[in-house]
Amino acid sequence: VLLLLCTLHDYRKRKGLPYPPGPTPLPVIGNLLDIPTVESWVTYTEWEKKYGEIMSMQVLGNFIVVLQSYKAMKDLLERRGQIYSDRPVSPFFDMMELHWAIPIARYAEQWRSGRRALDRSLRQSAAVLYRPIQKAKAHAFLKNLLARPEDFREHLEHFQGAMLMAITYGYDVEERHDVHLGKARELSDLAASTVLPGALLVNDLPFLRHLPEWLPGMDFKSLARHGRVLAEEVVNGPFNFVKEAMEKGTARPSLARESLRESQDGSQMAERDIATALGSLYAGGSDTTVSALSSFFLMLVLYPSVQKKAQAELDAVTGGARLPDFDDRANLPYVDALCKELLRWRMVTPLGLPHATTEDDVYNGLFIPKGAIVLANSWAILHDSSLYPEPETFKPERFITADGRVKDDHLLNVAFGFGKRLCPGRHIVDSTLFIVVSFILATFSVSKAKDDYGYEIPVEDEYTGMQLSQPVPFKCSIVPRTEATKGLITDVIATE
Ligand code: HEM
Repeated sequence: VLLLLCTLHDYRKRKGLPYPPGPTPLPVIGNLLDIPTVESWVTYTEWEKKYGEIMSMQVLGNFIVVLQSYKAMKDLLERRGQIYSDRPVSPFFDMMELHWAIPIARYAEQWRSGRRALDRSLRQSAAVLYRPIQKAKAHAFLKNLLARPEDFREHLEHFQGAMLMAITYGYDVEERHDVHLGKARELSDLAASTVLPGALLVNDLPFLRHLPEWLPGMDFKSLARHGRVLAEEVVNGPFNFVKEAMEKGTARPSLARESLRESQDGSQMAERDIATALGSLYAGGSDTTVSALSSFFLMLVLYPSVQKKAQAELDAVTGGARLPDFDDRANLPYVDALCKELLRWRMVTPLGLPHATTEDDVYNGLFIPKGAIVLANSWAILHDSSLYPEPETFKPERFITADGRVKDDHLLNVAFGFGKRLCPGRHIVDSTLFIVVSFILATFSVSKAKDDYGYEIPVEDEYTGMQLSQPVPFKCSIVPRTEATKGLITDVIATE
């Protein structure tokens, strides 16, 4: 009887309209067993043939919608952005009081004001101001790579963290064990490891948070307390460093300094909102960029001909006598196209970040309930063989026109999400990829590593991750191209 009443109530709520099609749910657990756990975006793309451009699933009380066509993504996430820009609720993040963190914040006033601040600080014209910092940090990265090439992934993480800290707070991190960077890393790891489905029972059974801590299985409560303290340190530590430096008159140009000055000049932004918006940048910008740059190393190993072609283009511009610069970009169409192909080939976030609806909606006669989790399968767009022939092959040429210019492909923006939640860091990403990629190509040669007997160690084109996809760790050989390019790394460069 209860089941019948629920079904009737549900039918009335959606006025008899069907939900988007999808695999048949089982009682109680719904589609839990249908959800793919590896490269789900590939399975969803296959399901498109069966269910069409919009499909749905139900898992433990969550209603999940997967958008498979560019049109549906634009129609819903952009044109109806007013009701498709929320984020799913995470009980554990609630316990950590992370409501201020922009990537996971609900669609409410605090997100709006923080987001306005980030859009202003990270707009294309402002991103240009931080190029000297990007160059200096990329150069320090080359030096680390020269000293310990086998730890390239660790150097990438350090580079990205150091660059974000310098741009955001004008703060130079220590080479090892930096206190602020260490805490930002710890918070990011804690959030990433607890957000995954099944990682914490409290996310699926939220009532658990109200049970006493002495019961078995309640460890998440002390973890949430630790996370809360850590988050405050991540927000306030480097921000207070800037405030003190401003009082002493020693603050370097940074997003924090400029935002604080604007707020002192009468902008409506409260100091706490500035601090929390900026405190969100490491979480949004570190692992994402590191994943894209790790894919670059993988690509260099798998496609030696691309590496050679890009190096030849660079040498023709710099004469091999200096490091490339941002101003060279217009004369480096192949390198430029290579950076675009990097974002397409092995996507960092193939399903973006989940959006959520704040109202019931109807699209093409299908009912989408309030609170639905909405995923945009961007991978399906950028790996559509009718748009990108041989989509699994790395081909920068696909972004070059017949007369040798770089194509402006608006579809590539799907790599950065949609609508009001579109990634605010995309301009910084654009310049970071260009400078790091061209610095590495100019100075190093990357190939398969050899074992003790001189045999090449095979490298698999394999990726891990549910939301953020990154290459499975692999070994490669990274050596300076020549004595002269080694000199370019050890020389001091002018960054201003
Ligand atoms: C290759 C690098 C990157 C990729 C592929 C990427 C991609 C994305 C995607 C797909 C989203 C979700 C958009 C949506 O919900 O529709 C996002 C959000 C976000 N990204 Fe990025 N991102 C990258 C780097 C960065 C960097 C460097 C920063 C900071 C400087 C950054 C800051 C953020 C923030 C704060 C959000 C949350 C926006 C919001 O919820 O309003 N990202 N990014």
